[in-house]
Amino acid sequence: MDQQPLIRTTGLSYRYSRDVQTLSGINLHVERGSIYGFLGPNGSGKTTTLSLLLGLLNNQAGDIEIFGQHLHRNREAILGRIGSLIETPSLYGHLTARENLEVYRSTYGASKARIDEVLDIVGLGDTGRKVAKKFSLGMKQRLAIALALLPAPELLILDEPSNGLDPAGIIELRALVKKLNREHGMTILISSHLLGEIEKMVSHVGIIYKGKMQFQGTLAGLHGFQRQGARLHLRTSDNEAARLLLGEYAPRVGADGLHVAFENNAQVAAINRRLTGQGIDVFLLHPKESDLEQLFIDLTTAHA
Ligand SMILES: Nc1ncnc2c1ncn2[C@@H]1O[C@H](COP(=O)(O)OP(=O)(O)OP(=O)(O)O)[C@@H](O)[C@H]1O
Repeated sequence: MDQQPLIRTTGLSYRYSRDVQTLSGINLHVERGSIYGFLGPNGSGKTTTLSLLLGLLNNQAGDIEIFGQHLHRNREAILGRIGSLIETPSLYGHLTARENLEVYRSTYGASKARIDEVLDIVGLGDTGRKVAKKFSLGMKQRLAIALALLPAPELLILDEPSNGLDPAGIIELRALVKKLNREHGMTILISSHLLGEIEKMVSHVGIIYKGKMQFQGTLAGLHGFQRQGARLHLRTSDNEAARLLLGEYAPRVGADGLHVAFENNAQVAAINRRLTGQGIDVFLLHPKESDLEQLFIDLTTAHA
């Protein structure tokens, strides 16, 4: 069993036009057996990255290795082991789920028995004569995933599969992704612009913002990272005394008052209590958002 990541990009960069750098130095590491959530607000570069991994865009700079091989040298062999859902799936509305799969079966060299298997995996085994245009969006999405599963891929890449789904559809999708990972041993790379949509299913997270990776690691690691960079701006009746009192926070004194790093609201309250408890008046207590915090606000706020 190799220990190298299933996907490794090194310094992946991309620009659609000469003057706009869409991706800058992306180092993506996706471990075998993981469910990797690729998070970023709209326009941050997720689809561009995934398109590069799937050879849908030509690589301009940096390196892509998948299954330990260079994508540009082993393109067909690698892509044959990946299932993906990246654009709106091309389903035939007048055909049933089974007939849709039959259309694609020979392209993938899959057996007839595989059709029953994938229908069963995605929970569409009992849709019978119902045609795809009568399906809910969630069912259409699962049928599209069934298509991607036909060649029994080791790696599944899903670009914003929750988009447009209602809460029930999102829950079904989440259960399906977990099942594919746990019962079928698939590594899954799934993108989203909302942390809440994927945090219940992923083991690892990569966050991309303005074309740059901001964080990559386990979900547990993400929670510590989230508050990094948050600073509290204080003005008091005696800034020098306040600086000494708040020594453990390593405050910085400037012309406009003090600045201290903090992690949560409880610390803000504790700082305030300590100062007022020592007779120092607090005139200003202003938690300042870092860029990172704005990023997390974007990732946790649903846009219409
Ligand atoms: N074909 C294209 N030509 C020019 N610019 C593009 C093209 N496709 C995407 N872009 C731009 O590249 C940037 C990254 O887009 P990308 O689609 O990769 O982001 P994303 O994170 O997937 O966001 P979304 O969820 O909105 O698709 C955006 O500014 C987008 O406008």
